[in-house]
Amino acid sequence: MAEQRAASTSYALFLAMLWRWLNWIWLYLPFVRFLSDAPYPEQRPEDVGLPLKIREEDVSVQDLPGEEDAEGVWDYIVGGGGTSGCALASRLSETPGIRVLLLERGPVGDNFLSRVPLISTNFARANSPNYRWLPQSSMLDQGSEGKGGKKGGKADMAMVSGKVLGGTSRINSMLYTRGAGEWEAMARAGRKGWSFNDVYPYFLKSERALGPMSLRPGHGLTGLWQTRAYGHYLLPSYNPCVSAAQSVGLPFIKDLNAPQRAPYGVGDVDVSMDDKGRRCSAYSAFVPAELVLERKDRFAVCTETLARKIVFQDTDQGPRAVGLVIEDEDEERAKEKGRFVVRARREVILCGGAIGSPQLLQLSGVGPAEFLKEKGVKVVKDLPGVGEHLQDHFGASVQYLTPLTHSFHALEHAFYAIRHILHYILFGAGIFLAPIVQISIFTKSSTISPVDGRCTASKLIGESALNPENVPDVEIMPIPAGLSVPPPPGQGGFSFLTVLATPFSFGRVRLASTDPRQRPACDLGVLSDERDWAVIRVGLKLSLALAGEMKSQGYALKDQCVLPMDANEEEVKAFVRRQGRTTYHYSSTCRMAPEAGDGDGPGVVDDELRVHGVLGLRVADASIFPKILSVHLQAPCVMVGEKCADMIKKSWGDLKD
Ligand SMILES: Cc1cc2nc3c(=O)[nH]c(=O)nc-3n(C[C@H](O)[C@H](O)[C@H](O)COP(=O)(O)OP(=O)(O)OC[C@H]3O[C@@H](n4cnc5c(N)ncnc54)[C@H](O)[C@@H]3O)c2cc1C
Repeated sequence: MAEQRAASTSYALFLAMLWRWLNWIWLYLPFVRFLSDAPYPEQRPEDVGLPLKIREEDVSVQDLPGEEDAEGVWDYIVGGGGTSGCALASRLSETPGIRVLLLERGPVGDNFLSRVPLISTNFARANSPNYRWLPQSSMLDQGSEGKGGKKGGKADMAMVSGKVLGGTSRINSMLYTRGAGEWEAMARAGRKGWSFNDVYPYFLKSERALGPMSLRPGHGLTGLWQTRAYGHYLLPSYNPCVSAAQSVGLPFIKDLNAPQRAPYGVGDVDVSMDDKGRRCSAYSAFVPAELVLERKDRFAVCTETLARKIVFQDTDQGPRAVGLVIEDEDEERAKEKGRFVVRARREVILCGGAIGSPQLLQLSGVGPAEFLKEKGVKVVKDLPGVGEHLQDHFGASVQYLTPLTHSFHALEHAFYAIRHILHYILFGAGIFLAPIVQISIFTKSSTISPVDGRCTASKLIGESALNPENVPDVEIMPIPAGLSVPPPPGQGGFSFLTVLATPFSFGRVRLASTDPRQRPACDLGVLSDERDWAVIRVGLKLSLALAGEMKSQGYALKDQCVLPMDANEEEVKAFVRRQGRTTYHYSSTCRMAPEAGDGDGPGVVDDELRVHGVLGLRVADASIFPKILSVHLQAPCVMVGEKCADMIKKSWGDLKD
């Protein structure tokens, strides 16, 4: 009886609190809406350029505004306002008297939902500002064995990237990782200015580490981009997973980003999040409204604007990029208003991402000559590397069932979701703060037993992260959700996503059409190199060993979509074909390498990110990495924007050494 009374009292108390919260919410929501509707000082093509009066095919330097004209002329034009582009444009516009134009296809798209970490990460939600499209057929589609449609097969390979000011940093999972040995590998391959010691100052420059992370050595404290060590709302699988990792031989690592020791082991992730628990994207960090307003005499952010084509001028030293043809992203409005031209007095810098940048280069006649001719594009510069060497961190997951509230699937229940969103709004805490990945595991495949998946990574404690030999080739992301197959109603899901951190395979990006609104044809080339199969096989064994250990420690995991530890090669291949997926880390399609190539293929940009054989044109985004880094790419992309800004300022005498 007493128990019943206590239960009904606490229920009544809970309802009373909920009622109080709801009352606050009604007061609070209009305020939130007011904040999100605050006008951003964005511009449109007609505000920044002059109308194009002739056919686009015939446009030349004569059709651009004159260098001394008052309108339509900029010192630098940045094409693509994404992760790298926002950082770059923000830094370039620091110099008084220098005019910078940032062009972005997507909208500003800033509202309450776009700032909530977990909600903004869900790119499948309605109105999430992204492109989603299927790659060209790959071995995965052919072998999809019964999967298909929405819940697997092709859908798992659907490519995604941000289409919004801030680019993919507005929709990603916010993990902050830098890499170490891969930069040294670049230096050894002859890339001047790209050793770890060269890039490290730019990681520090961009970053403002908050809370406990700021006390760790090796983090920036005065940059514009806010980062935090994540550890706020941990799902119940966290402890069993860390403990299982330690039991199978993976030591706990305090800082996955520390350059001193190879990150072989399990560790908490760092995230790009501000002190109020909001996503901190390249948009909110580098081009917030206040900064753009403060620099309005020299900095324009032009959103919902499509860069269609680069305009070149013939010079004695070769073609020079002098401007761009742009139009409204909305087709109807574009028809009404027509096209516009903008002129760059100094440089055009492409930051369209690993898909957008090679697409715009090819549309403008810079790329493999034979292919461009086939497409009817006039060749400006034959550069075979443009669009080649597309890489991604391909992965495959094993999946388990868990109690519902142990996984993100609990949010499919309205009551649970409302309770947590209230918690987030009122206290900036709870499950909505969580990144989808809360811990990560990195190791070398050579440390994993092919028999039982146990790992000898702890023997390598003390190995330097700066040694290129020590770059991990396997990452395992424990994710409290069913990744490919949804759990049955009332149950939760848990997946180990096993990822090739340094894949050998690569594909390519090529124009599917000369219409810039069409996505280009992308072949991810996954697992086309046999060496990747060997790595994914042992990586999956480590995932199975981890799950086995969690179970034997008493954690309630039930098999949902797994393979036996002793599966033979064919069984593993069939499983990977079913469970394989992209992790959206597209890279290396405008590689930094000599034009004639290095051991991995032809290059597109030099060590200063200048496009080979073209003046006044650089690329700065995820496309420039000579090969994919072993880490998640957003922090390296921000670093590239920061570093490129200094390279440009130095070359124009705006910054002394
Ligand atoms: C779902 C998802 C989750 C991810 N999670 C993580 C993570 O947790 N941690 C991490 O480090 N990385 C993560 N990544 C990867 C990382 O976010 C990207 O690699 C990185 O942000 C890419 O930056 P970028 O500057 O190269 O391109 P983007 O940020 O994609 O920017 C390119 C911009 O250019 C614009 N653009 C392209 N073409 C044109 C044109 N012709 N005219 C005008 N504008 C144009 C696009 O609209 C876009 O806004 C994730 C990616 C995805 C998709």
